[in-house]
Amino acid sequence: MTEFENEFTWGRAISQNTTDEFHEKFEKAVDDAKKEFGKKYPLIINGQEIYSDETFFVTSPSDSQITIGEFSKATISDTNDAISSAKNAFEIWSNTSYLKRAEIFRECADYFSSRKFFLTAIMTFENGKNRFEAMGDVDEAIDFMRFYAFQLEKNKGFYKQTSHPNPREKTQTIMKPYGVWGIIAPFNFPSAIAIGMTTGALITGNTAVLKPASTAPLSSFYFVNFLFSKIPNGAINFVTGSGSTLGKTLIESKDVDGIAFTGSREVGMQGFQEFTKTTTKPFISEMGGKNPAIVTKNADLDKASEGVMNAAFGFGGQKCSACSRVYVHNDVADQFISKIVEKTKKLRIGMPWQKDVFLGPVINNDAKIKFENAVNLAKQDGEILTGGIVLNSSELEKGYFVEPTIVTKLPEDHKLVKEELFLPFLCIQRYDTLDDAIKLANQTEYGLTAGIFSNDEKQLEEFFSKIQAGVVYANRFASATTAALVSSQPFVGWKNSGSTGKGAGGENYLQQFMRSQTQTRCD
Ligand SMILES: NC(=O)c1ccc[n+]([C@@H]2O[C@H](COP(=O)([O-])OP(=O)(O)OC[C@H]3O[C@@H](n4cnc5c(N)ncnc54)[C@H](O)[C@@H]3O)[C@@H](O)[C@H]2O)c1
Ligand SMILES: N[C@@H](CCC=O)C(=O)O
Repeated sequence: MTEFENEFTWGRAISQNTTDEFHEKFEKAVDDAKKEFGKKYPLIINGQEIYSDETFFVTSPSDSQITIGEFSKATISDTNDAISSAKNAFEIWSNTSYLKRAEIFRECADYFSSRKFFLTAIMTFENGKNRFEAMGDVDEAIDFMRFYAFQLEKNKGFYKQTSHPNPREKTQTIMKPYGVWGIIAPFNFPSAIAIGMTTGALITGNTAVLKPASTAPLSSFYFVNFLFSKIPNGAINFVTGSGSTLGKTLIESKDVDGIAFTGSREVGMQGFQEFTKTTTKPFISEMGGKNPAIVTKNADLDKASEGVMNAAFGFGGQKCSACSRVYVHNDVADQFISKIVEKTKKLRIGMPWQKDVFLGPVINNDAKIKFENAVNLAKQDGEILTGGIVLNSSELEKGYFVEPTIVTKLPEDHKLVKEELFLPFLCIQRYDTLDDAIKLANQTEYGLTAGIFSNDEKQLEEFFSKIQAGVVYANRFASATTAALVSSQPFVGWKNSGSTGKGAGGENYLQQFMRSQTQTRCD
């Protein structure tokens, strides 16, 4: 059995002193990526590439004149064909040995690994991640494929002999796939999350229809394009187009046996309710966050300001794990504020494929408008400490660039403190006792990630014992609340952040795509 190891490309480049090589490979990959732009991409249904007459263009959020690709617009009928194909392929694929399935996904992971700089370069243009964040996304997809292959083998295909006190009863349990899964993916991790969910469904013997986000479908196209000829026709299908049409068709289909959804709370909850209205079929729903960090008076304020800034503004706050609220002890609040504001003002904003750029654009015009509205509300009800501007200099005017923004003095029940914005927008609130801070941190419908900065072990214990979130960190200056690693830090949301309590990239993830059968043979 092949042991699991994280890809961890940038981390290894640092530890092996090969960062120059990393950058050289990336620069070359940008040239290769540019050659791909503007091509036309098909749907993939029943092992066939289908080019629709109706198409839509995906442009870069950094520059609307860069066309990433022209994608086929699937109809409801195409989506139903994809579901039927997946249904027909189920018998043959579910009877393929688990060892073979694991081998195919390892092969796919190796292929991704060999092309990771190209895939990273594509993503910097496609959804606006900087090169480090984009490499992290591609690495995570590779990790998911290898980790799930490892889990499948370690658990012997989820088969287990059990014992019975009556020697005449020979017993065993086996986990079996459900059938057809609809996979509905978000724009912000177009490689990791789309591929992670789809791998979860397929490697366990289910078949799938993948619908990526319309703003970032290319990363997952490369995955399906590699995979579809290696598995039975129809086992994986790829449909692009409107979420409310195709996603809805998947959710409403009687032939879909499970849904893996990652996206907003609004769409996730609606889908969950619709899908489980009259049946007990599984709906795995990973949703949003309003993630807090707590800075105590015992914190190292340099580390705290660095960690909160990275968590709030990495990929423009467009991570479900982004830190959007920070509770700072009154005694150190002024110092903390001055440090984080100073650091934030120095962040380099620009084209995300450029070497020193920290912050690229937000994903689209809707996000830019949402930013403007949030800024207006913040001006009205609080105080903006830095940021608040849409950037439209001549270099940036063709994209959706906004300043990382820090706001304070908002009432605790203000919508900017309560609602997920998914923008580079951080609210700083003050507190007097740690107990109060933890209560405030927990006063949210979400429970995804959280962080604390303190050099007092007792305070850390109190935080870990009381905080209501699935992924929690202490003193993490690389990022207070984001950047979980597959296997080490299974990614799981509590409350309205997730429906299952099981973490992606953890030991309990794959079992959700199967149901257990207990078998007894009597002498
Ligand atoms: N918990 C997690 O692990 C996690 C990870 C990444 C992102 N997210 C969340 O995802 C959101 C951002 O992603 P997004 O903007 O792409 O989310 P979104 O909810 O707008 O879209 C997610 C997917 O649902 C599709 N969709 C839209 N309307 C639909 C409908 N009516 N029926 C079915 N499908 C529909 C979209 O096309 C897309 O593919 C944030 O809320 C973020 O917190 C959560
Ligand atoms: N798993 C990612 C977040 C995914 C959501 O957007 C992290 O840990 O930062």
